Amino acid sequence: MLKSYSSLSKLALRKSTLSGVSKLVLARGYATEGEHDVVVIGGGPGGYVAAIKAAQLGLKTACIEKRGTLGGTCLNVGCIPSKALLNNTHIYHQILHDTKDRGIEVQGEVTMNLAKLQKAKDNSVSALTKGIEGLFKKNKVDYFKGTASFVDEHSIQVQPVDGGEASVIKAKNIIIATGSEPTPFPGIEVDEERIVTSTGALSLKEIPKKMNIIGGGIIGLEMASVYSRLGSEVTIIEFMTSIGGAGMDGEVAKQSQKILAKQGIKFKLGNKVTSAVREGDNVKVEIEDVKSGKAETLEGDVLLVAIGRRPYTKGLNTEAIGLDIDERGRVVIDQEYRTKHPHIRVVGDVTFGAMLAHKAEEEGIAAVEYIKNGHGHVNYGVIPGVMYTHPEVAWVGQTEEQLKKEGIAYSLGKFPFLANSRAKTNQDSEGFVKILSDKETDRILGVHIIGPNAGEMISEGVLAMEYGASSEDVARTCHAHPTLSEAFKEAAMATYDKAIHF
Ligand SMILES: Cc1cc2nc3c(=O)[nH]c(=O)nc-3n(C[C@H](O)[C@H](O)[C@H](O)COP(=O)(O)OP(=O)(O)OC[C@H]3O[C@@H](n4cnc5c(N)ncnc54)[C@H](O)[C@@H]3O)c2cc1C
Ligand SMILES: NC(=O)c1ccc[n+]([C@@H]2O[C@H](COP(=O)([O-])OP(=O)(O)OC[C@H]3O[C@@H](n4cnc5c(N)ncnc54)[C@H](O)[C@@H]3O)[C@@H](O)[C@H]2O)c1
Repeated sequence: MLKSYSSLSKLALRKSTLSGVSKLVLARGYATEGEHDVVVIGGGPGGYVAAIKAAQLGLKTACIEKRGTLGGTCLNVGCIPSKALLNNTHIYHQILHDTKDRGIEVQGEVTMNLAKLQKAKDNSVSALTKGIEGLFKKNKVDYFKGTASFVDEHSIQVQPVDGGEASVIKAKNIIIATGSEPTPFPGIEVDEERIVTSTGALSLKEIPKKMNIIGGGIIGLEMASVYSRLGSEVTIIEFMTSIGGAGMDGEVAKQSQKILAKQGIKFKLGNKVTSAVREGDNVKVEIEDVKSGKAETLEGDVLLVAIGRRPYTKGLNTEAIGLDIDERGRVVIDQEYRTKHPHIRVVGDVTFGAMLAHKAEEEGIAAVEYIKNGHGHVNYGVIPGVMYTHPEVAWVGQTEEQLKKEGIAYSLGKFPFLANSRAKTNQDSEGFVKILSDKETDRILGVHIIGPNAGEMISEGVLAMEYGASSEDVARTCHAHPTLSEAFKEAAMATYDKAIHF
């Protein structure tokens, strides 16, 4: 520890010859001019939140981001643009297919202007990314637009994005939050035009007639929803026999697949892709049934590769300081986010855990609190997951499969939205709330929802679990009528006793 601060002591000596004040400041561990208490590398949800929090705690803070805009994957090419497309295509789809029984008569042709749909998405992205720049100014975070690479354990070189001269920033503490990138599929060449990752899929210039998607995880299913609503014939090719990726409860995955299939999305589960090539405007995909070995060729005008994301550390020059990186590319850390150099911490997609924006944000705050106060808090047992299809799918805690595997006895309560007055009135009643609680103590262990606004409703489950609530605690809590959240209360009633309305 002392050794790693040697450069700081040298600086302290040099400064002390200049002014007694600097010496005093350094001796107390605060920054001198040109040196920051905290330098954050990466301006995504993990990095920008860490930077703002650090500045709020009185630490002299800088954030280095090479994209040219703040917000990382999430705001630029992830959460936000995908939700803009999901929201507006849902409205379009409703206007086309779900107005008659509501007494709404649409006169004339309803068409989609793809360029304007994209513009609306771009406007949201630019408003939000600029908003973070504003928050940096407000909180006095120094923003460096450039690529960061390690010179040594306390010095980071910044190569400005506009091509100017590189500079070196000194830091007492460093937080790496460099995120992730799409996992490539060996042998498939992405051109972001016909063979695309999620980034290309968010900015297609034409609505594909036929779109094939490798991967029935969250990206695959959200993008499938967008384009199937726009009229594309969408087929998902998934290696596993269920959709949703890791973490989704088996019953929920099955039910949401049924709902998505009813919306027109086709599924080739238990199939592996053996090759894919672009031939002009056509993309040929060869697939093979994992069990039977039966081969098939799918054709389409766009192929989306969405088989997961991998940590991103390119150009960071971690070798210069010997950071440990595991076989999956994750920077190795301890429970306080520290690397082998205790003043260098890592948060978000580039290290362990779920690749989610809110998980990265929680870690960003905790890492800074460790620096400033010596303690921080993230409860990894209650990080929610949400899939923003319609209806939404949301979950927190353990699935039935996990509980069975761990031999934990549980009670199960379920309540369908079909029996919820608000959902029925809204003519939007697919899905259910399912609560799992400990058989003996009734403490809630997991919540799994398919339904309208499930992504908002899951917060009630997260809060309940964070505070160790039982299903009876929730069931005895008054919920406003008529709201969708009454389905949550009734599911809790069904877990420890009986629901009233079903
Ligand atoms: C299509 C899509 C949709 C998604 N939707 C959701 C969602 O709805 N909800 C959700 O929770 N999550 C969603 N995610 C995941 C979410 O985007 C990530 O989990 C989140 O962005 C991770 O945050 P991060 O700060 O760890 O990394 P990132 O957001 O990836 O940010 C890292 C930043 O570091 C910068 N950087 C990297 N190296 C350097 C360097 N050497 N110097 C300077 N800067 C550098 C990068 O340019 C990048 O901007 C989605 C992802 C995708 C792809
Ligand atoms: N709403 C959200 O929170 C949201 C939205 C989008 C992305 N994300 C995050 O981004 C990350 C990446 O998303 P993703 O959908 O790419 O990954 P994912 O891990 O959710 O799903 C990838 C899917 O691809 C399948 N797969 C892997 N290799 C395959 C192969 N060779 N052939 C066929 N199928 C294969 C996997 O079985 C899995 O079902 C995830 O961590 C996710 O949490 C979150």
